[in-house]
Amino acid sequence: MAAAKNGGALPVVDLAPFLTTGDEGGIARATATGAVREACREYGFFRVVNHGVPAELMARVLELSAAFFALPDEEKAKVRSVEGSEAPLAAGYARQPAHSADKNEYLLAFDPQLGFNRYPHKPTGFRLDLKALVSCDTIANILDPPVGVLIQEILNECMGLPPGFLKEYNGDRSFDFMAALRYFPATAEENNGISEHQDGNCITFVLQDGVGGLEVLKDGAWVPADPVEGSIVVNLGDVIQVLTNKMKSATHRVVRKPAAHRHSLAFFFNIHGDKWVEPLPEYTEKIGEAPRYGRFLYKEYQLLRMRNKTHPPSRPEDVVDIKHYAI
Ligand SMILES: O=C(O)CCC(=O)C(=O)O
Ligand SMILES: [Fe+2]
Repeated sequence: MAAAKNGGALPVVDLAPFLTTGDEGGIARATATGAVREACREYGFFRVVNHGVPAELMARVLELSAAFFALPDEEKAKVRSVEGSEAPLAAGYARQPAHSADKNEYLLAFDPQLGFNRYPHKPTGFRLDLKALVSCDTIANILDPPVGVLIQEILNECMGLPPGFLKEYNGDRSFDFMAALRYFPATAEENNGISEHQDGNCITFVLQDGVGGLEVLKDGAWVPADPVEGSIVVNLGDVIQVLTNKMKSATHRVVRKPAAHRHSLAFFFNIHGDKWVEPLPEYTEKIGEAPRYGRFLYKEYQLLRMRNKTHPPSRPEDVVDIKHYAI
């Protein structure tokens, strides 16, 4: 299904000025950076176009992902996580679901060196094209050109951080991962695809097909992140919210549409589990602001989030999110 052209309210930022060399693009780059800053302040979400990832490659991987999910369950079960391995940093994702759930199903892809998942061999090309989309040795480092790293640099500037700070802080790509998702059509009784949540990681990049259903909460209203041809959706995660003491890790959800399966690929820029996360001095003592969060070890937070899935609390207010560390 073709993606919408106009795209609705959520900002669409043109990254073309960043892909040209030379000084002539300086003003355009500053304008695009300003648009990202505004989008982060307003929504914690935006979409980028002209990011350099070939549109045909994105479309092909989404099609192959759809073909993968259309395979019989026995075939899909072959790529289930390796028994006994754990992926404690999966930003709240539980182990591979045993079977098609009624809302969605997903395939997680980690760095093969972590030994967590097996890569699909079917359909032909899916494995290779995934590797073309992500770098061969890590997962979320969308490459050639490395749009993930570029967006991280733009965010670094928007946040007023010293040049290269995030690159250094978030320099270890080995805990990044990707989730390929398929959502089932809504039924008359139920349309929840993914309940409202915030991403626990640093930055998330989403490729989606033309069906739609991803929504962002802003001032109490849900704003659709409508599909825009060739675009990548970018959202800030909890790590950025804590580091900056103010930027928004936006609440979002997926609402299933009637009569259509939806496919998306979410790439999670994740920090190393042994990293400490806390509001940076630039946003606290240096400007006379009190920190809003206490210091925590990233892997501890991820384990707590994982428990939300493995041992769901009976009361919704007991679900662990970043408020757990609020001061
Ligand atoms: O499928 C999508 O568009 C978004 C998925 C999502 O929010 C997540 O995996 O955290
Ligand atoms: Fe999410």
